[in-house]
Amino acid sequence: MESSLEFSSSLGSVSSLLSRCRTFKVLVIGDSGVGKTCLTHRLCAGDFPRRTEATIGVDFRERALDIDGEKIKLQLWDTAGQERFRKSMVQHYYRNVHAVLFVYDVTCPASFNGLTAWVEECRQNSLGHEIPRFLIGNKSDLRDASRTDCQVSQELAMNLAKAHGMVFFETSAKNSPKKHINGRRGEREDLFQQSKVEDIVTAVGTTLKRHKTPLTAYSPAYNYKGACFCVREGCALHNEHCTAREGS
Ligand SMILES: Nc1nc2c(ncn2[C@@H]2O[C@H](COP(=O)(O)OP(=O)(O)OP(=O)(O)O)[C@@H](O)[C@H]2O)c(=O)[nH]1
Repeated sequence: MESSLEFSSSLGSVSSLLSRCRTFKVLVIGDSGVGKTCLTHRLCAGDFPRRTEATIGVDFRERALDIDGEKIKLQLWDTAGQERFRKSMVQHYYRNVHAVLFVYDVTCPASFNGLTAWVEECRQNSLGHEIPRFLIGNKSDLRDASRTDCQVSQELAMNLAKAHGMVFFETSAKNSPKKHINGRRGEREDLFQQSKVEDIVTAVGTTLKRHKTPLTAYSPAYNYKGACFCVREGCALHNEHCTAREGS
């Protein structure tokens, strides 16, 4: 994989954004293999990575947005789905979180069932209900109308989203979704809701724009040029380049 930290190239210089942007930390969680890395890559860099490896700990990617004339920045934390690659870091993931993306694979019911554990992890880490939550069914390009038995229905997903106050999307990190017809000729035809990855970015950005207490570019948690962990209270990211550390 390329560098963990990727900026959307079309959205202006990073330095000018750092001086003016409100920055929001968005946690991306879900079982291993559901496509968190591909999705965050697509959200931030705009393309689907040809090859990925299991995330170890966390990878960071950023996406700058202009929402109704205000520049904001989403800092996506692509966390490891495998327990063995995340256990010592979980508390860092949840510190100062502004939004959570729960990801599952629409062709893998086990990953949908696994969401219960992810919701529980949020609860254990004191994530309040005021934190916006988004439920994302990924890999919609692999949906097969003739194999509904081994896929997660949208109805099921919507029920879960409703129960947990989440905004639901179904998408594909790989291909732009096409309208998908469920049902044979002559039967009632239901259109799957399928969203472009870009719609998700906009929804998250628009929701967070209303957030009252964002971290700013100058706060210790986001004043960095690289990424590693810091045990300092209130600091989510830290490394030898971090100016907060230099001053401490
Ligand atoms: N067809 C299809 N494949 C996808 C999609 N998203 C991801 N994949 C594939 O799914 C596999 C796993 O993707 P990752 O993004 O590495 O999964 P992950 O959730 O980050 O996995 P961990 O890092 O182990 O937690 C890869 O082979 C991807 O190419 C998608 O939307 N459509």
